[in-house]
Amino acid sequence: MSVRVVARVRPLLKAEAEKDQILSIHEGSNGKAQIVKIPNPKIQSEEYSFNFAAAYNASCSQQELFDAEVAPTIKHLFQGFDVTLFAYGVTGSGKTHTMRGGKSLGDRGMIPRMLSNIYRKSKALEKASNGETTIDVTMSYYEIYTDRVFDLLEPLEKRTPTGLPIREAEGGKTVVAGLSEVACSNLKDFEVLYDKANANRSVGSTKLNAESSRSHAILCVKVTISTASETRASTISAIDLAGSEDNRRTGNVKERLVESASINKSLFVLAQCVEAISKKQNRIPYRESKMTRILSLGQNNGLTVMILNLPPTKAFHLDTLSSLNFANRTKKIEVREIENEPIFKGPPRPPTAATTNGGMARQPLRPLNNAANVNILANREAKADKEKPAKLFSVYADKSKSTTTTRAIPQKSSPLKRSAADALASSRPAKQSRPTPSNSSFLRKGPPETTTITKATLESLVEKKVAEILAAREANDAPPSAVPQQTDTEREQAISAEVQARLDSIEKRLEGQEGERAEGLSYLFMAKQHQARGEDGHALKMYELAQPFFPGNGKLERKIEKLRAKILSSRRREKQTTLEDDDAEQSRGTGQDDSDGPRTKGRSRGQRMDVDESYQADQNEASYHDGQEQEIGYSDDELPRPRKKTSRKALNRPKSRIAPRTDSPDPLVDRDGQEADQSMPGPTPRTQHLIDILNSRSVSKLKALNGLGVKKAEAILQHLQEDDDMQLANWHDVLSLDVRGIGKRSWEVMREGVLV
Ligand SMILES: Nc1ncnc2c1ncn2[C@@H]1O[C@H](COP(=O)(O)OP(=O)(O)OP(=O)(O)O)[C@@H](O)[C@H]1O
Repeated sequence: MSVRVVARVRPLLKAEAEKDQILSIHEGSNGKAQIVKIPNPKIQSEEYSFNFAAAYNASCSQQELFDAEVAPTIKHLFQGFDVTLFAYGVTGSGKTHTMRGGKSLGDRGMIPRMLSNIYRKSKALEKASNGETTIDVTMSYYEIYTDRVFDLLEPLEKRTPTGLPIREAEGGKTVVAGLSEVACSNLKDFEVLYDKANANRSVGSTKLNAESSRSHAILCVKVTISTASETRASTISAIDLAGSEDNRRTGNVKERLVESASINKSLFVLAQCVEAISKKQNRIPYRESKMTRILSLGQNNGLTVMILNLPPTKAFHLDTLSSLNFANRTKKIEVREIENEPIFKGPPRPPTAATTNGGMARQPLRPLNNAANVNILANREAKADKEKPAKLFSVYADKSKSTTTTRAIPQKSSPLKRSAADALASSRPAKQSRPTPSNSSFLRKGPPETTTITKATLESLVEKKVAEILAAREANDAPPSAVPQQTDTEREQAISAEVQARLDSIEKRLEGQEGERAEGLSYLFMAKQHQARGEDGHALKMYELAQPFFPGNGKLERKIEKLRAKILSSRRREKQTTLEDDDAEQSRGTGQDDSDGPRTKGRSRGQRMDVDESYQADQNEASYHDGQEQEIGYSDDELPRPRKKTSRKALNRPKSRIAPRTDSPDPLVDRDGQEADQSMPGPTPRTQHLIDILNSRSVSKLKALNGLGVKKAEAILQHLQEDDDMQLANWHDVLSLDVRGIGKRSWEVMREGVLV
């Protein structure tokens, strides 16, 4: 089934006026509120309509929303399905209000209501079973802040600069390694824990939201139902995404801008994933952001509900249109409704795909066209052509053809499963049973008569196994069902170790490719951000850094050329203006009228920045804002500052002398009070020395830097070691290093202390 997308319009805030409202909710053909209408920003008389599973207007209470959208999913959670519930929308649209809500009873959001419902259901079930069934509830809660994962249940001091790693686990699920999981047996305990954890969440104030979430917060509640014969666990994940931000309006600077870049990047990747899935593209860029890896939209099994939060006023017109477009694509994503397999107590069951592959669980790289029917299709194909098994995936190098056959075996009846009557009564389509794996492992398929394993055999075994694992992942199926003869255990173990080593290396290689592309994309993203702020020099640098990751990309080459030409002509104009200023200066010296001198300079720079052609040229590229980029021109505080009006005193100084700066600790570097720019000559000796130390990655040299304690030195080192090949070239590169707790001032202090 597809992702259920529902829209919720928030009420007007105090500072918002009724006359500025632009959204309206309308009934669909079934008589239910489903349609959101919004005027065309260019032609007000025209309206766009977006149809969703449901649409809620500003008067919708938390209780109404919960009853309609969340309560039904909890029923499925208890039937063994995983559930993902997430709030999406621009900053200030009401995501946190929807998910967490306020403190009063009526204001409580979906999360506390969800827990309250889970505990109530658990108690009722336990009671009805006369103690035969026990239900445990555990939770984990973490945030993704600047693309790093932090445990919200741990105190802030325990955080490491790089955060927790994420891994792919059994069943293709993405998990956070080392995350704490806390048992929580009643609502009261939960509320204490949840409030405490929320105090750890990164929140900050922007012009658009006084309490803006600076991270994506993910709460996972695991419900484990145990009877005498089996145990089944399923998880509901409630995700409060950070909102996309238009930094022309947030007033963000410094740290907020870094956060914002990371938020926007992850949402941009999410939009790219959704676009790729909806266009049925081969490659879905999940891995390019931690948030998309964790959310795994379209890859996760179970039920997914997205609440699209919408601010009602025209101040958010383009953002809202962009969110509506995004949601419109999201609703087309198919997710597999597969219930989690119970763990049977008693005699051991045959191993599953996940247990036979040494824990290696790679996510499938291509979404299914119609995931719900995948097993049926696979069976049909397998029947029609026994030689040609169903291939349900596509990876970089699937040379060998898998001999996997898929077989859907009816599940054992279980007291934990819903009855057929339940399934019929459900508003959702009947579940798809997870096929039970056969009792064979592929290792046993090797020719029994061969005792020595050649390299070629090993290669082919590895390839076959990779193909099988991926097929199993994709179709949620098990390895081959043919039962080969027993082979020698020692030989199996030997192969197993070697095979596993090869698998690991293949996995690493694939990860490497993804990682590189991600790095390239992040340069592109930063380039766009610089360009949007009119910082063409930095933008060019970032595009150039991105270029090696996209060899032969004509569009990128043209963009770089265009930007170079623009900067060149800009410099020429500047030079021209300087000459004119010099003339004016000379005139002043000779008593001529000087009134236009410095002002002309300031104006000409301002005009240049307002019209950023290359930024306009970007509009056709996939963007999380869809069309928001149509608007150009940025608030003055985001534009590079126009040159300070030069004082008469300074003008009279001999030209060769560099005026001492009052606003920078290092007069050698930031010669005109601005951040080092591309137009500047190479780094100064001090900057170069600092760069050399950083490039050396020597911990002792780093520790010796001015103002740097052991912890910070290690944080820098860790950051640098993430990309061992990266060599910093200039001051801008140093400032671009995203090391927690180290801002521009810290770098300047380090530079000041360098002895040359
Ligand atoms: N349904 C609602 N009823 C009443 N107030 C609401 C509602 N939705 C949002 N608000 C109010 O709107 C403001 C912004 O909401 P909220 O902080 O939830 O936005 P957000 O989308 O989470 O923003 P960000 O992405 O910046 O964290 C808050 O003051 C919140 O109380």
